[in-house]
Amino acid sequence: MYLSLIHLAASGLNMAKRVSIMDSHGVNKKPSPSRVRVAVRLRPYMEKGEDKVCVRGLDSQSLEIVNWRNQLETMQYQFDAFYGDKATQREIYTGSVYPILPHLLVGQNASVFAYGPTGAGKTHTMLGNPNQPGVIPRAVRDLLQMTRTNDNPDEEQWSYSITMSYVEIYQEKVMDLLEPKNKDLPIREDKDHNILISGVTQKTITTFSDFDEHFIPASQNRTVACTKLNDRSSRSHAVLLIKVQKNQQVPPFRQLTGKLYLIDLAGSEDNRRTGNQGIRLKESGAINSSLFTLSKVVDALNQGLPRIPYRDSKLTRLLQDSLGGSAHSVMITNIAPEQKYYFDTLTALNFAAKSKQIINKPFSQETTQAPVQPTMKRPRDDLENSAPSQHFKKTKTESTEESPNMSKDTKKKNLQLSSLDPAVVERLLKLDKILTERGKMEMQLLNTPKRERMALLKKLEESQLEIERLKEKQKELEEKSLAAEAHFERSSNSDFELSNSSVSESTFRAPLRTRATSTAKTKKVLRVLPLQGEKLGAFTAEGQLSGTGLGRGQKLKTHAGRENEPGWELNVRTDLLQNGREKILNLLNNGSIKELKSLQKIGDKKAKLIVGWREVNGPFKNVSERLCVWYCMAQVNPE
Ligand SMILES: Nc1ncnc2c1ncn2[C@@H]1O[C@H](COP(=O)(O)OP(=O)(O)OP(=O)(O)O)[C@@H](O)[C@H]1O
Repeated sequence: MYLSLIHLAASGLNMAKRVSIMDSHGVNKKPSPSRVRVAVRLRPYMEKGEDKVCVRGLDSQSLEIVNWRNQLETMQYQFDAFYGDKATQREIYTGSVYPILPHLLVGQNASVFAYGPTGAGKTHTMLGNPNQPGVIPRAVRDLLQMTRTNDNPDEEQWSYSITMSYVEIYQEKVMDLLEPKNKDLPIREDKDHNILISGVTQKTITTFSDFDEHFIPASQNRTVACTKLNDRSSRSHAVLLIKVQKNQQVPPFRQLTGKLYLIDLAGSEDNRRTGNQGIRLKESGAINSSLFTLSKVVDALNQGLPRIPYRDSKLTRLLQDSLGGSAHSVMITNIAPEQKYYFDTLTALNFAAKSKQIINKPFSQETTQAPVQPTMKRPRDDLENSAPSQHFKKTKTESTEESPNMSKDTKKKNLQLSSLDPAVVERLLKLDKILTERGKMEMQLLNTPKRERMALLKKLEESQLEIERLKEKQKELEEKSLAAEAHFERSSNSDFELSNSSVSESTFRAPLRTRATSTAKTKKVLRVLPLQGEKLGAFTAEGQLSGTGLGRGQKLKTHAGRENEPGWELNVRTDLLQNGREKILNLLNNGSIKELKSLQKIGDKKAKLIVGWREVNGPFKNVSERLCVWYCMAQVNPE
């Protein structure tokens, strides 16, 4: 026996209280947070030879294990429940699993998964044997029972249907066990962020013998093999999905769908002890790697990281709902008492301790199946579902996860839709697309986990502040520009009028300070020509300027080198002006910050201001003549 110099395991210290999630009717009506509940089950001692016991229970919630660093100490762990080696299958089921079943009847999801090292009793707990049935047969039996008894008069308006699917994740492939097809089924997320297995077989069950009929042969399809540590070791993670659908028989024809995942995970394996080789070693690699990802997911959830690596393995993708998602989850950690399992047991206990800190947020899956006008509710879905291949493929008791049996109402709606004028249908589809897109955006935010939602809201707030700031700045600049403009008008009586530009003129004021008086009687014409096809640096007989080396701030000079005098008029060709105008507009409306900065006098700040301005006020509509001239000049005078 241990000398009880007790060392409380750090991870076990955070002992959470049991939180009741039930209302007086035994179901949770509000979407309240629900912690993942963790139970630990100790298998009976089974070693034939002599081996020490390294772990023992203390009470109904705690246990202790020898501290390998100091044999005189033990480490204590506390969980929601601890079941010792004498605990019966019934005790485990009634204590930890039965309480979550009522949630399924109100459209919420639940999951139970057995975790632990190989040979520690996971399959025994989940499946059991005919004499000691485990969690799976008991839960199915009770669910069938619950959906049959209608003690509550309100329940008379409801009908239930239960379907089952059964898959295994073998070497990172999701395989259908009910109808093995040797095909990896894809895991998808629907618009409500429910995880589903696309194309998986669903069988309707109304009695327990229906269940048996499908489940027993399917279980034989599961991959098991003999290893040094277990004669029938599971080489895959097995996932049984029971879907409970509750349909209201009177208006508003509500439909609640709850899913129960019952998962028997493959055990973590230390291959130095299993002696696995060849295919067993490969299987073991896949099992350990997905369990490692599971551990990373739990760590990420506990640290509140923005990215949870659910997608790094099929197992974690499937458990996304159960860990940090919308399900009421129970994890049963199976451990073995023998010393040879010591490090596996310790790892499992530490994983269990950190898992109990995970908070899920269950909510009800509810839709309304009211037989209203067909066009109002998601016509695209209805149309897609009405594809003949989907209508006629399914037998009465078969369907797949993505195309459950349709109600009569839905079929009626589809018929009515398909008889509509194609143009009307097309318009409806467009409308639906817009609504779906809008819905998606809203749903994205609503369904984003709290942490990410907060980050998104913060970003949104920051963007709004930035926009406000930009607006202010723009206003300020406009005022300054107006003042400068008035001053400029007064002092220079410029010919280059700003043409109702939405852009602050000062932002783009050209370096051009050429003065051309409109009062000159005989005007000499100074023309700016397009860059292409013109000889640079030459004046024509008319005094055209075609790409001279006129730099910023330089005054225009005639070919005689005299300063441009009053009496000269800058006459810009209209096609060139138009061209310049279009180019500037295009630059203003589509140019990146870098491109905008390539304009003269536009620095980083102004470029950002322009981008901000167009984001707030939409595209610029026109640009000033002055700006065009300046642009044309800048083109012929690259610095
Ligand atoms: N509580 C228990 N009472 C009696 N026998 C048990 C108990 N738990 C496990 N066993 C027996 O221990 C052996 C190993 O159990 P089981 O196959 O359930 O382990 P496992 O954790 O599922 O292993 P693996 O991960 O390799 O599939 C089986 O023979 C099983 O019957």
